[in-house]
Amino acid sequence: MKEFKESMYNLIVETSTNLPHDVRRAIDRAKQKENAGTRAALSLATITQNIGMADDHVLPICQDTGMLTFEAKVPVGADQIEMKKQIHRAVKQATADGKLRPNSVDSLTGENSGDNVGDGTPIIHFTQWEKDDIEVRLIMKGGGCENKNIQYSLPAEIEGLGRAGRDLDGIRKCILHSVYQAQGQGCSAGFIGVGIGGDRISSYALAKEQLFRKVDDVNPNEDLANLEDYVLEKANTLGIGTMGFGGEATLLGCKIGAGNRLPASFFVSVAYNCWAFRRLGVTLDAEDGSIQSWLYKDGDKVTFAEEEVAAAAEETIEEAPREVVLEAPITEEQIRDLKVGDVVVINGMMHTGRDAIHHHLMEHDAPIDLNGQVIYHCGPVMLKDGDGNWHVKAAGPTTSIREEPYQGDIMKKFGIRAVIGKGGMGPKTLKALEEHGGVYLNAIGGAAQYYADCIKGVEGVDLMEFGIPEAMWHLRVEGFRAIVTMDAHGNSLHRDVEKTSLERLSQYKERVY
Ligand SMILES: O=C(O)C[C@H](O)C(=O)O
Ligand code: SF4
Repeated sequence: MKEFKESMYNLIVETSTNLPHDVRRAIDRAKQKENAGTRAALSLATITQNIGMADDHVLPICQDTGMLTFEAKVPVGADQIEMKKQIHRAVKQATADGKLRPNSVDSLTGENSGDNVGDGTPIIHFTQWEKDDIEVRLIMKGGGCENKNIQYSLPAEIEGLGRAGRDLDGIRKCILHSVYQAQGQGCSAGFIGVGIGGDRISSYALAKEQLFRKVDDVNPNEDLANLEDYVLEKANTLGIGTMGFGGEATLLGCKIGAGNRLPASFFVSVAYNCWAFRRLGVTLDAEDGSIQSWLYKDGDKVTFAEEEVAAAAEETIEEAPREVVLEAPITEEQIRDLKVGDVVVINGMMHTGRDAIHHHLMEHDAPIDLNGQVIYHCGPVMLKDGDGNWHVKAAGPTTSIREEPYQGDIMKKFGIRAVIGKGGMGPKTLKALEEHGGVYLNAIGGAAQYYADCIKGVEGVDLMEFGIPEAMWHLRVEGFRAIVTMDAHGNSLHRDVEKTSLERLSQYKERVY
């Protein structure tokens, strides 16, 4: 097994940086459907450009390299203890090389293990099979989409859809609702795996297992195959669209599995995966652990060209959004001039701040003067060179709604004028933006290479005790583009899309099965 560690390292790097062929084709199909020049088309162009950049530079597609979950099938007699050790070594090396973000955090102390190995991470499952070779599949599912997983216990009353009973029609309602409730927060357009039955745990496990199916396979169960087609078609009429901006592409794949249940329980569990659907697999020689073949690499590979965004922007003939260039410190007047739909191009400084920083700033002073400044909800992948200088390896936005309890207060307390994130924020922040003169800017979730490219320098870091993703990084940027989705006049694109998508969801109230 002398090659096993190297094979696992290659599997990790490839999964983090090179999106599978079936996923690429699904994204490409969605792109064909969006009307040129719309916000949705431009966002998808950013996503596809990012996919190309990650592939070319062998760097993470998204900065959140997720919960690493290895599913290994091994012949009888394979040394699972040794394989686990080698997987841990490969994970540590990939982290040190900037292919993975340190993502393993002690739940009680908040301490980041720094190398992705810790209590319960990575997840490794072994199953024995009768074949002679080894198969290892890996999925890297990010935290933002994981937070949008949902479990229903039937019968239930479903928002917008009414009573859902213990039958196929009740299941249909749960699945449609799961897509609605994710909105853009899990970086739509997404993929869902659904598990019907089991207990609470095995139902979720079955849902996650469905994500290992190929996007273009056909369910052998006819009822479930029909339901998959139905959900895929109807979910794409909800108008949630890329990043929840509205548009045609909301769901890219739906895979449903069923297992037996207890008479008293009826669970429907949904595992939501963002467009950055990173899962690959390899078959290995059981003697030396070398790679024999790759899974999910068959069929056409759509390679997205690097100049996607510029080309898509040129197609914007009508209703081109207004572009406003801003550089901190930003005045209240500049902010009050902005409206939902404007594109802001930021030059100069911005400062990262996510969960730990927001919590911290409620009770403490800021490490720097934040008056007129821009906060970026981002936990980047960073690497230090031999001279002690930090470099950004991936830096897309994180889900902003988690900061909802703090954001408004913190903007007022420190005079912050703009926050950048993804997925939008709620009524408390919207009110604060209006009172204080602030703006919420939406960047494209998962586009970690696209934004890393705009970062021209790392001018320092504070609060490193929170770990790399949670520290406050001071970044100098050039041409960082984001869309105003919540302004200082009480407007919120997120609120509007949520309302219209709920109305559209309600069309599917009547029994179908
Ligand atoms: O942790 C992150 O960087 C992002 C996260 O996956 C999210 O979608 O919010
Ligand atoms: S930021 Fe978006 S693309 Fe990245 S892991 Fe989170 S949900 Fe997925």
